[in-house]
Amino acid sequence: MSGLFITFEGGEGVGKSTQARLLADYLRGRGLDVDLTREPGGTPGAEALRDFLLFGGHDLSSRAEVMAHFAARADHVDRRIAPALAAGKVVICDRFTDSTEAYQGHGLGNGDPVLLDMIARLRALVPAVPDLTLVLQVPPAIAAARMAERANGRTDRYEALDTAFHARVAAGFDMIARRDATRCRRIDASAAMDAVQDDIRTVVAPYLKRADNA
Ligand SMILES: Nc1ncnc2c1ncn2[C@@H]1O[C@H](COP(=O)(O)OP(=O)(O)OP(=O)(O)O)[C@@H](O)[C@H]1O
Ligand SMILES: Cc1cn([C@H]2C[C@H](O)[C@@H](COP(=O)(O)O)O2)c(=O)[nH]c1=O
Repeated sequence: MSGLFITFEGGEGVGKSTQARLLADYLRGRGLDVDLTREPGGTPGAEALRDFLLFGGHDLSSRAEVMAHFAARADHVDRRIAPALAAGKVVICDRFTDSTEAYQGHGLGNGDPVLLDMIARLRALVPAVPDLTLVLQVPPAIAAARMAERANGRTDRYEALDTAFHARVAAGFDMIARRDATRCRRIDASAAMDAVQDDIRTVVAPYLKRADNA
């Protein structure tokens, strides 16, 4: 038995967590067994790494930072995602491998081909590939306004970086979505929450039919 693996991707404040939660609630309402999780994180070990990566004030080298994200991911996949999929669940994950490519490869690494190659090699070792990746996109001003609205005084290492970094991250996600067009769907997330959720449900519907017929 194999479940359905859906990931949400995009820059800061585009509404990923909101939409992931709404989709999980909707699918649970339809009687599906849903595991809603996030990266970095999702298991005790990976959450400890999240705390270090986002708030640890670290100065890891670029390669070490990439590996730390993949270390958190390995624990998350081994202990939570793969078992949930094997049990036939729908796994919804707020960020996954595309975030490493966009943030560490394009944002921090400025598209360094050596770093991007390393990320591609590590990604190939991950034994879970999303069936569907929803790449949420909004204009930078909307993302900034949403982040300001949500501000709770605890800004993480990546959120705190400058607008040029966030522009490289957004461009990285756009490039990934166009390159991996079979797996990825770009979602205009600038509308009201319910309208965005309607678009997402339309995209997800054929995957549910496929899972029903499997
Ligand atoms: N469609 C929307 N319209 C207006 N506000 C929204 C919409 N979607 C989300 N928000 C609000 O924007 C803020 C950020 O949303 P959310 O936390 O879901 O974004 P995110 O992409 O997960 O952000 P991050 O990656 O930084 O955690 C929240 O205050 C949320 O209520
Ligand atoms: C998986 C992953 C995440 N990040 C960054 C992206 C965000 O700034 C934070 C996570 O915070 P969120 O509020 O849960 O979105 O971590 C990263 O740089 N690399 C990654 O692989």
